[in-house]
Amino acid sequence: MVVKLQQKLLFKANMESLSSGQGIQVVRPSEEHTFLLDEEALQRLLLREDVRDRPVVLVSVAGAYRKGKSFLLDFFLRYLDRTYNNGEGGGEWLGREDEALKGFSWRGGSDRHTTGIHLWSQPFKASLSNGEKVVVLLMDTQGTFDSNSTVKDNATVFALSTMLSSVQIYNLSQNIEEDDLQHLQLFMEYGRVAKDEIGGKPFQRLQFLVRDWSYPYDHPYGAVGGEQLLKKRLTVREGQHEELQRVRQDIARCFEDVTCFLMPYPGTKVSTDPQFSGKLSDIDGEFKSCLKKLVPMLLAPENLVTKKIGGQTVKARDLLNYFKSYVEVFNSEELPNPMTILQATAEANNTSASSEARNVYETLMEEVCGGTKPYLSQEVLDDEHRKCLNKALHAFESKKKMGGAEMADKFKDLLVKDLEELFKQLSAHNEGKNVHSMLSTPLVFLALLLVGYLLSVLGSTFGVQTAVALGQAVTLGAAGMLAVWLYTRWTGSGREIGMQLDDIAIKIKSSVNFMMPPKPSHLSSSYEHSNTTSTHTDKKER
Ligand SMILES: Nc1nc2c(ncn2[C@@H]2O[C@H](COP(=O)(O)OP(=O)(O)OP(=O)(O)O)[C@@H](O)[C@H]2O)c(=O)[nH]1
Ligand SMILES: [Mg+2]
Repeated sequence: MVVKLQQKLLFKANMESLSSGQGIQVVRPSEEHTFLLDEEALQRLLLREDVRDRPVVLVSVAGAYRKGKSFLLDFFLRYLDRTYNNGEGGGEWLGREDEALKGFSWRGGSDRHTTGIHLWSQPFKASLSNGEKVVVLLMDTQGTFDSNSTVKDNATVFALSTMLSSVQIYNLSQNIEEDDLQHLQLFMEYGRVAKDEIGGKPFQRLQFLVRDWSYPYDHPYGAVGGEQLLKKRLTVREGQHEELQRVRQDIARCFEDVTCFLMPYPGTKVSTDPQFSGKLSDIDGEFKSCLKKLVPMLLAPENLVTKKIGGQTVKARDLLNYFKSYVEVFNSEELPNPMTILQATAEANNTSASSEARNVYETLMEEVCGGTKPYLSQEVLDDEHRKCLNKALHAFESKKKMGGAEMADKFKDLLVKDLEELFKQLSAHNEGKNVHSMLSTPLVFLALLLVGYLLSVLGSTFGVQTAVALGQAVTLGAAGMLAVWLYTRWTGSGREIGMQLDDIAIKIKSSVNFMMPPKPSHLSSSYEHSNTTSTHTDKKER
């Protein structure tokens, strides 16, 4: 009794935590039939500190519009939330009988609903059976073949979601038909090119999902019947048209794993009742029992499939680069040819290697001269920079990259430029911590104040009124400038005035240096050796 109550409470908590997430439209179709990427939203999701370095498991659902894709994903959300947010696998994840189905927005009716590409705003942190920590993301896509979309729109959404996901669920209605296979054509061509250029299978898992399967007497519901149907549909037969043969061969060659699952009809309430809210009590039992089998087959820890591109695991932060490159390439041409897509993939791959190397550099330099670290002499800093730069370049070079040596060299040059630029900023920041340079201006004004005071004392001792007046003027002037300088530094306002006062102090100092007799050379060199900090400051001021 108590356990049941606890489970009920837990499930309520699950639903509440689920309702705090939402589908974010990361790719939006425009009126001109191009696609806009919401980079900021993607960054918020993929660059989160707790997920950005985790390999990605991206499960996408794609296919024709109005076929229950978003609806299905909301059951995936229930499973993920139950399994990974609350550490409670199995059992009751399907939910309460009277609970409305929430998550990715879905609805009845004949007009299309989802547009563009949506990702669930909460990443699910999971561990694979081998202990590897990954992040699971869910992707909902615009249905194809609605009356508002062009052929290019459909192909773009389909290709984007297939190339970015590690598991593509191809949601079909009633059967696997010949044109369903033909729609795989565009990225199959890309897959073929990628396979030839890079080797290995370019995509991971393709899951055919046949909804409203009405011939269980031919092939039973579930994975076994699905396997039988798939075998039938994907067999290459003699006498088949060459194009039909080719797409079948390509599917087998390009995906590491191709499976199929047959789902029963969910009942008239689900398919025809406009008041249907997704309550389990309104869904046929057979459909629910198939859901209980299908969802863990895709999302249980032992079945998660991580995303790989060019043979390398894609981390959340890398995925951002692939999103950017792919959306750009699909916007740039009528329908990009496979070589162009491959080029974009290679560029995103090199960009990821560069940002990883930049990360190495930033982390190492943070240890050396980060915000809380004390001032370092420029020589030591230069030396550390060289060491960290070498380590970063090593990190870049040791990553297997696509696109050949020429592209890698281009990205390496850009990386070096970027890190040199970053080093300039770090140097300036380090210089700001130098007490000597920080105190230089007030010391000059204090010295001036003292000189003025001495002058007025001497003037009054010897009765020279001009000297008294001059001394007092200098004292007052220096005190005023010192007070204003302190005010600007203390409050952070009037920065321009503060900088002008710094300039005046430098000018006073250099004119005093100019009037001083030069130091004997042996003295100055021993001074330089004994105090590198001052050497640098002097050098700069000169
Ligand atoms: N016949 C049938 N209807 C379903 C099934 N699953 C969900 N539905 C219903 O299909 C309708 C559309 O569901 P959505 O999830 O919005 O469909 P979608 O594929 O995301 O549609 P778009 O966003 O327009 O592409 C809803 O009324 C659901 O109740 C199913 O397996 N079979
Ligand atoms: Mg939808």
